[in-house]
Amino acid sequence: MRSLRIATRKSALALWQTEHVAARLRAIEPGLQVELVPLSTRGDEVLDRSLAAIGGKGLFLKELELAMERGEADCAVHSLKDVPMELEPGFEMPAILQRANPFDAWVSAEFADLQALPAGAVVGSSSLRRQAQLKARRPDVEVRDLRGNVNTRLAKLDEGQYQAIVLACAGLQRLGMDERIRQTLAAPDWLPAPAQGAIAIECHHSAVRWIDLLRELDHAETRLQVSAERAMNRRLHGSCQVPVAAYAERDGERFILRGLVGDAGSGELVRAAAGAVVKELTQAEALGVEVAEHLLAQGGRRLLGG
Ligand SMILES: NCc1[nH]cc(CCC(=O)O)c1CC(=O)O
Repeated sequence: MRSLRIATRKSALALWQTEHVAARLRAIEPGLQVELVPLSTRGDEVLDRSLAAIGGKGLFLKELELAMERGEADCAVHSLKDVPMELEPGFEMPAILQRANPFDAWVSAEFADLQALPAGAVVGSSSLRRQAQLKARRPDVEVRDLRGNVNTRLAKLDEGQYQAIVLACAGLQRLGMDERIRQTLAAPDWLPAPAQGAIAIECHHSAVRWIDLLRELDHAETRLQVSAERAMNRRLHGSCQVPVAAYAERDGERFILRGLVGDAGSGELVRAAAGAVVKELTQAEALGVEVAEHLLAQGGRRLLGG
């Protein structure tokens, strides 16, 4: 009987995602032992500043990667949207699981949607991407930072510090809090983070004896979708400093990829979209680069500070 050690963050959502991966793996390999290695990352510990202000790539990954390098864990489970466009040398992503709901959720006890808010109302989100899309629609509402895990953010909403908050549908659904979703902020109007709703497994090249098992959880269609979105983000030099959103949708043999670059302060949004036949990874990535080029040409370059 072999035993797999999975590095994970300690939030309720991260633990749910890791338990989910563990259950899927046990179903493939009966008798597999799974041990969780819960770790705290810089992104979890520094809560008084926005992620953009902390800066740096892989704020939610580093400690997990160090544990894998030291041989203390065999793989790690991440929300793919938190994973930098380029993995650290020596690491790979053997599996991207089937995507859950990729969209954002409007969460509010009092107000059914963004339009129903009175002027001056306070909406909570620390995501520049969400801030920009909120400001674009309602320049008269105040968008205030809101860090912390899903439960912390909901508690701050319930205390009345905010009239509404925006969270990922996938996180709420995984934690059994579907009923909190007052409205789904769906494409094409409102775009999510590249790869939102997809769970990824990362491992070090030295974990050869686990690779075949981990690869079994890969979902080819999801990998195509998120590869288009991430290729767009990569071409824009996607960091956490500038709001970027993307969503790839299948239409028969084709993908439609929609993307936007924004400014969180002013609410200015630059949008672009393109379609192409996508059957393999290189086609998905080419589509991502094409939409990025459109965004750059149409004003995105200025917003990205170039
Ligand atoms: N930023 C943290 C984070 N990373 C992934 C999710 C949601 C789950 C997912 O996208 O798979 C969340 C919570 C949120 O944005 O509300």
